[in-house]
Amino acid sequence: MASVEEFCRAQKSKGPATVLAIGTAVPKNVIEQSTYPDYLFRITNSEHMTELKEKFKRICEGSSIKRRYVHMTEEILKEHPNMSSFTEPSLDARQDILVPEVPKLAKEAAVNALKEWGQPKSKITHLVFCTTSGVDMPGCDYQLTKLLGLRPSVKRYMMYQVGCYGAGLVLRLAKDLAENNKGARVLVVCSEITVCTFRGPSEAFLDNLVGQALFGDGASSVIVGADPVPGIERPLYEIVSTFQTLLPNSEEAIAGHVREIGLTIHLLKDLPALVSKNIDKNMAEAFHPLGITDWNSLFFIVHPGGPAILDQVEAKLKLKPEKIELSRYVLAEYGNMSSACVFFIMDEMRKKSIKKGLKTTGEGLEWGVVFGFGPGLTVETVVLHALST
Ligand SMILES: CC(=O)CC(=O)SCCNC(=O)CCNC(=O)[C@H](O)C(C)(C)COP(=O)(O)OP(=O)(O)OC[C@H]1O[C@@H](n2cnc3c(N)ncnc32)[C@H](O)[C@@H]1OP(=O)(O)O
Repeated sequence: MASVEEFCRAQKSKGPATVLAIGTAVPKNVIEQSTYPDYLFRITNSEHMTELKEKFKRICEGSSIKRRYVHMTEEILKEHPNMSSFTEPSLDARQDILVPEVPKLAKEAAVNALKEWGQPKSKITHLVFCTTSGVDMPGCDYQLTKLLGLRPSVKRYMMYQVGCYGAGLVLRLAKDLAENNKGARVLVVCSEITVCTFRGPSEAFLDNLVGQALFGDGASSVIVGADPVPGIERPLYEIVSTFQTLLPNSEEAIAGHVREIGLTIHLLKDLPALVSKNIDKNMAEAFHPLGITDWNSLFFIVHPGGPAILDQVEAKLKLKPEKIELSRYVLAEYGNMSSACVFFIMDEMRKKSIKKGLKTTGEGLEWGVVFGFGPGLTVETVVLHALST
């Protein structure tokens, strides 16, 4: 009879966790950033706030965002006028939309990842679901299990109210699951819909305007597993190491509070400076053990919280502009989709690497980093090793 030690050791995988497939999805409704100030102030009956509208125009112009995809439509707002207001309760109406729609958007992204993976969904052993909204019981993880027809024995993990560091968190969890459970295939999904935070402008909450200018909807999914089956599974990246850090003196920098008016978002003006202040320490902690000190020798997948955050990370780490080009691209084309952004960038990176005939999925480079930033302030750092294209 095997000892407990032998039995437990036999349950672990041999190699590192890898990303085996990526899928993304966005709602159909697109908003163009250039026309958004007119749209927002009109549909929320705020046209009289002319100075605030000018400020919002400046923020939208400075956002570097071209377009975003959102579930919210003019029809929904006409049906639920309270959603435009800062004082009227609207949580029930928001929940009625979010509870079914967050898992539905997640399903679209997951189906795309499963299609690329090409294996039967019965081989999915674990499900990790991450979202900022749609809190309910049973949760989005349960709804998605049903929508996809996953096995009832799939082991589910529900990550609610994490915010923008979510992708780093779920990669960290998926790595631990895949490496500690031989044969595990972890379906990871981040699904974000801004129906929870949408509202009209208010002089008293200027950071709300920043949120209205930046956030968009989207879902992204990856399948993570160790010891890929040769000739059947095609790994894209190895997940080498993971770190989570709380930044000092930054508790109030990002906050979200669920109230009767929905989820209110609070962003400090010096957030970009706070994020970038310690980023060299995060890099050193992750890469010095590997003997890497030249940050420009790496590929970067940085959560695009806003252009000012990307600018300051770039400046602090003295990165060449092309290093975070894809983070800027995803911000421009989709806005800040909170936890979903990182896998959109990863998807673009492997596609660009293949299109350009580069040797690896990391723009031809071997090592790279994923950064997720969010409330806390929490920084998630994930070291990736790119594989052959
Ligand atoms: C940490 C994470 O990454 C997690 C997340 O995703 S949460 C979202 C995090 N993102 C942010 O906080 C956004 C960071 N900021 C930015 O990227 C840019 O400042 C911006 C796109 C918002 C605007 O850029 P900009 O137009 O080039 O210039 P900027 O001067 O900074 O701001 C324009 C106006 O907005 C105001 N503003 C900017 N940030 C603000 C904030 N957090 N609260 C209130 N007002 C703000 C500025 O005071 C300025 O007002 P005036 O025009 O009246 O002077």
